[in-house]
Amino acid sequence: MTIHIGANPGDIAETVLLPGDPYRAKWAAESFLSDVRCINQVRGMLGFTGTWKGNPVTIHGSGMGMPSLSIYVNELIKDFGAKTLIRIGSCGGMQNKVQVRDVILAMTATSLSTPSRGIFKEINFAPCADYRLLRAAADAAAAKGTPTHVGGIYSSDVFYDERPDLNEQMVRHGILGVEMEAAELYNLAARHDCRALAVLTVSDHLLTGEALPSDQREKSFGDMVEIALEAAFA
Ligand SMILES: O=P(O)(O)O[C@H]1O[C@H](CO)[C@@H](O)[C@H]1O
Ligand SMILES: O=c1cc[nH]c(=O)[nH]1
Repeated sequence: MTIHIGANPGDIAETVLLPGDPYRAKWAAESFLSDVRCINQVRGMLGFTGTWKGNPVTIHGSGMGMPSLSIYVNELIKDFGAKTLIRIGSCGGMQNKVQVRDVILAMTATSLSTPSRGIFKEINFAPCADYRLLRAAADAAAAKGTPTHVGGIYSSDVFYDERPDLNEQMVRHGILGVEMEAAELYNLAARHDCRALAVLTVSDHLLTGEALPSDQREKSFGDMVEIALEAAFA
């Protein structure tokens, strides 16, 4: 057990899917895994372990924002031996070609800052996805016929952004969407020799103002869960 994860040794699989929303973790585990058991409830941050096609998988909430994700990913890697970590998140679309409900595979994650800024100091580290996971996820998405975009995303520290000029620069440089966790997930995976990927579903659109309701963000993004599972075990 750790301070934030009340699981026993062996309760957590080497492959962990990480939605920000703990209730998306519950829905995804109950919808896509077999033999599911709840392995964490500390602070309401739910985690579940089960199997997918015979392979052990944990689906654990990360909370919103990079400081929260950093706590869970540090403990999952250092205390529970997680090796493959795939974020299954929602994001805001930033390009006209990206539609609500499309999937984005985050090849890189730009940020203004991350919790790793203190150790990188003057280094502008380039957080990127694991290539094998990324390629397998793109193949899985193509096989399913899910409209999917592969490219750079923006990991922001704020949901309610008061700097429209930042978004303008992201759009201008081809960034596909905005979310709040992937850059630090990629930093931590690089530091600890793990594999990471962010598979995102577009829940909002910054250019059109479209926005899906919270129940759909919790319970309807099944394609990204299946793409993440296919990629993890390809
Ligand atoms: O839906 P999740 O996975 O939480 O991801 C996105 O949604 C939250 C904001 O509503 C942030 O965590 C952002 O990254
Ligand atoms: O961070 C996020 C997540 C979903 N939608 C957004 O616009 N931003």
